[in-house]
Amino acid sequence: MKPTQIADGIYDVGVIDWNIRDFHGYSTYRGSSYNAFLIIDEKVALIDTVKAPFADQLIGNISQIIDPKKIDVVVSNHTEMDHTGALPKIMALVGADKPLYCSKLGAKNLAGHFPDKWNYHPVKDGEELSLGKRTLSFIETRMIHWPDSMFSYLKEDHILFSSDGFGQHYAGFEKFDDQADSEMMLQAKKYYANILMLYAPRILKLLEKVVASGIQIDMICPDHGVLWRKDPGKIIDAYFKWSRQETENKAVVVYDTMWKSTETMANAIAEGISSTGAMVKLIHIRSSHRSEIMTDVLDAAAVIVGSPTLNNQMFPTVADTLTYMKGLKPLGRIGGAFGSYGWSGEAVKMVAAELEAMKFTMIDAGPRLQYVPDKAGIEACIDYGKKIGEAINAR
Ligand SMILES: Cc1cc2nc3c(=O)[nH]c(=O)nc-3n(C[C@H](O)[C@H](O)[C@H](O)COP(=O)(O)O)c2cc1C
Repeated sequence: MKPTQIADGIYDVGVIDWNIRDFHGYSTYRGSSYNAFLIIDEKVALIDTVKAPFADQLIGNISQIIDPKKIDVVVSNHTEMDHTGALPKIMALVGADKPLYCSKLGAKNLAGHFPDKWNYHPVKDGEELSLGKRTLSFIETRMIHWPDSMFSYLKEDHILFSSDGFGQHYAGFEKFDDQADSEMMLQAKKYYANILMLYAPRILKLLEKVVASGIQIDMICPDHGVLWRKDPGKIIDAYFKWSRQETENKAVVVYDTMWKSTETMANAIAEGISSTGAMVKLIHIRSSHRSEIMTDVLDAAAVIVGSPTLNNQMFPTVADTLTYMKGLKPLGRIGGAFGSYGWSGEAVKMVAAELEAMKFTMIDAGPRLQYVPDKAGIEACIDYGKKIGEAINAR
């Protein structure tokens, strides 16, 4: 692949992974990219690498610009292996004695991944590295989203190399926001919902710190997907909104079902919600990936979850969804539980307990109907939906 020149003397030498669909349990829909950046100055710097199987492609891309042996400095913004898998090959090529810049925890975590004795240069927040005409400044972003994460900011060019921040799983030759279609924003939302939502309070603080510092950002270069050069403010504004957990007048009704009784209830609840003017999205869990569900939860004011009772438990896929959701920490949502049962009917209480544990504001004890819902049962579900819609509209 031909490297993309992103500014004078600065290149994206990363690779496209067109066919990845399952990224540690996240469904990527249309692949991803592992971006890595080469800065040609008096010192030549490489920022981040790629997944191990793509190491030779990375080396081939760098070689189109410069002999990789001429790289003087390697920077690792994040230890996760989609960005460091190629480090052993890269360091062997450039020379294991060359400095490897990373955060303090980066040095610790890289040592926990690779046995190689590299020449680690741990940096503090705000520390700078002169490359000659240009200066890299390091910004600690601990727990966004690993303990070792940091950003690197190229001061003279106003370029922020933001690691996984502002990224999207998006494979394409369109490298910039002005070339990619609207899909990019949706993928950025999905990325935030599934990878970053649990760190929303930290991200908000970081965004506020960056804005307060007054640094100029002309381009944001994440390690996945499209680079933001036309309108970096657009993704920064979106991150502010998502980090404040601002929601739309919208509910998601998420359910699973064996014989469609819980599905009938879900439809009636959605009808009730919709009758109040609030938006509603109905999601059958086994027809959707959990990462798609979370993308909808990100801006939903209400999360209503339905499950039949199976062997005295909630349905296993509902437990999967709730476990995943709980870890991602959506805050301040309206919650509701419902479901059909046969004889013991434990599921609805169990679902409600999980939503309560997430500190959702619960709307009553949700409908729990025996076997196939009758007319009165369906009416009760519509009424429940209306209550949810009214609570959404009252926010
Ligand atoms: C394999 C199996 C196990 C079940 N176990 C229970 C149970 O432990 N307690 C209960 O109340 N109902 C149980 N049921 C009954 C279902 O909850 C009931 O049929 C319900 O209406 C199914 O809702 P659905 O159509 O949304 O799947 C079981 C049903 C099946 C098929």
